[in-house]
Amino acid sequence: MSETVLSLNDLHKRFGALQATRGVSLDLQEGEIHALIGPNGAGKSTLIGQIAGSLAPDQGSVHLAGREITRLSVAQRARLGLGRSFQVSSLAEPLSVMRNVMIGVQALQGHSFRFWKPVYRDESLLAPAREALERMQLLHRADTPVSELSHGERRQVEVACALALKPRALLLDEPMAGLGPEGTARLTELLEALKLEVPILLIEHDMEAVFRLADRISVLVAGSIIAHGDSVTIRQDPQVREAYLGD
Ligand SMILES: Nc1ncnc2c1ncn2[C@@H]1O[C@H](COP(=O)(O)OP(=O)(O)OP(=O)(O)O)[C@@H](O)[C@H]1O
Repeated sequence: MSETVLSLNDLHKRFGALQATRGVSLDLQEGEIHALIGPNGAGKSTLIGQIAGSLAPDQGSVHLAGREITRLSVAQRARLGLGRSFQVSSLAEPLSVMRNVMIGVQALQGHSFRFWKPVYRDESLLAPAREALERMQLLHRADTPVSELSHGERRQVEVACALALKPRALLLDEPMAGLGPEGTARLTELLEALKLEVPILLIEHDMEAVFRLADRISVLVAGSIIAHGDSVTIRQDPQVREAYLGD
């Protein structure tokens, strides 16, 4: 039986009269990709906010590696091993790939001012950054400014930034957005290998990528999970086809 790394239990969030998430429960197990899909306005971003810590749930709880994190800040959750990438890129364009990943590590280690040691030679920052870039097969681009990267390579750097913090679980918010077929195929391959080291909760609109990558899929509609299962089950579920796939 696989170990549960992240679990959401009965999460509710209301904005005025609108119930954005209602009683959402799901878990993420070691070694898997669990995809969360749903039409626009289903509540995916609201749920991500509650997992990552930027939104406090009205009710319910979030556990990471057996520890309750429901009331912890974004930074505390990151330090406990919740890694994430964002819908909108947060990379520093003029800086090198390596420097971008190192900045993330530095922020997490909580010592942004090291006057006595040049950052670019600090092994405690360099080593995890190098390792993360290697895992995303981008070490050969370490010295390249982010501004010179392809869209797909930027996505790989973003995942590397999250990986360098040695997360227990990874939350990826639409990593395939804006990628062409080549970039999508490459990232799909990388994530397939990565899940064996870090389980991934994947929020993604690209259904082909979801059906290929996900071990399990949860479908969120109007704030509730309406279906849950593997790709075959979800593709065939009449409720999902009607609500989400427009069939
Ligand atoms: N801060 C807020 N205040 C009021 N309503 C909000 C707020 N954030 C989200 N909502 C509403 O909650 C509902 C769920 O929104 P959410 O952004 O979580 O959906 P989503 O599934 O991420 O959609 P998309 O795929 O379009 O990003 C929507 O009706 C949205 O308008």
